[in-house]
Amino acid sequence: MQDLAPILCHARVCRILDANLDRAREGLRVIEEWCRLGCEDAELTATCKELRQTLAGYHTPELRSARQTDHDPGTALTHPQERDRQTLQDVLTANFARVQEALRVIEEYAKLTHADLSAAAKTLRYRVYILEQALSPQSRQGRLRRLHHARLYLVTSPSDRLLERVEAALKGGLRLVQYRDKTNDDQTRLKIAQQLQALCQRYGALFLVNDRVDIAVGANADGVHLGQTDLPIALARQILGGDRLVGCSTTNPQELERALQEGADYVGVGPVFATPTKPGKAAVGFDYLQYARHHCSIPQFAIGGIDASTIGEVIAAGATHVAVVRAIMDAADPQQATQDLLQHLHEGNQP
Ligand SMILES: Cc1ncc(COP(=O)(O)OP(=O)(O)O)c(N)n1
Ligand SMILES: Cc1ncsc1CCOP(=O)(O)O
Ligand SMILES: [Mg+2]
Repeated sequence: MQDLAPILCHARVCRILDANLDRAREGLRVIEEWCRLGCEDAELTATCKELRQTLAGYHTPELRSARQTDHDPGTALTHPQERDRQTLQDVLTANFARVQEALRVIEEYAKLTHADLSAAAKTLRYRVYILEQALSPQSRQGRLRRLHHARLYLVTSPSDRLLERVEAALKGGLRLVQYRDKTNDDQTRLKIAQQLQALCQRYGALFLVNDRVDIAVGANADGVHLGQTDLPIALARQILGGDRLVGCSTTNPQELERALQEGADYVGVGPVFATPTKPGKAAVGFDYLQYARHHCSIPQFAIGGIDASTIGEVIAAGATHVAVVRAIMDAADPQQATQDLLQHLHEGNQP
């Protein structure tokens, strides 16, 4: 058992720790690039960076000097799965697995020689699980993140070319769609909702259903948008499951307060301007828009009469997120209209 002589063991454990610190940091770097340049999410990017830097702090000269790449029989071994990355999700999944495995190895071996590193690896491993959840598009956190980033919200109106128009908007960069249909029968609604869900999924866009929790469930939607006389938010959440989104329309501070207390994930704020899409509904104007801006931290979508000619003043009044019906559904070129609205929102929300 000469191999297990304490002095040799120490050097070999250091070598294992060195290799796995590298592995974990490399995997985190791959994930960080996606957070930064793919998702443009400053918070997740900062988390990856901090995790990497924490690991770097433990990667001491003692561990680095244990490296013996020349004698590592593993460098020549590659697994076919390492080359087989079909989707972006494959890349992320593989790298999360890599980081988590490496941290587990560190946790186990460092118990023998570097107890503080072992404890840190355990904590970091849990933080990496949380990061993975946040990045998973179907998790609650993932959906909330996508909602926050989707500054433009298309609320559909009936159209013979509904799917075509929505697809054009998705091509223009839209990432949030609500199916609003007050006229069709339920079987037709369900069929359309399922088609829209599949379409949105292809473009990585969130898909919500207006008013109807049952149709949202049947179409596997990302959530539902509720008005003041629809089902309570908590019941909708219970029916849909906790990972789905629930939005709520508000027209005044009292409705906003109740929506926040009941746990809405976002609010609609409007109609900002009177609109033929919702005849007879009085405009709330900019005062309530500004009130909402200062009294709530969940996304607020200004809605009602917003198009390329009015979006500037709505943004100037403080709106960061905007919902439209006619500006896209009735546009001669829905893709271009979407691009123009997004451009306004992008320019208006520069830090
Ligand atoms: C994003 C968004 N905001 C507000 C509404 C309006 O909802 P509601 O008051 O329930 O009216 P209807 O749309 O159901 O006529 C919305 N749909 N979306
Ligand atoms: C559904 C809804 N809720 C408040 S205003 C509105 C309609 C907005 O439609 P448009 O964008 O065509 O003015
Ligand atoms: Mg409604």
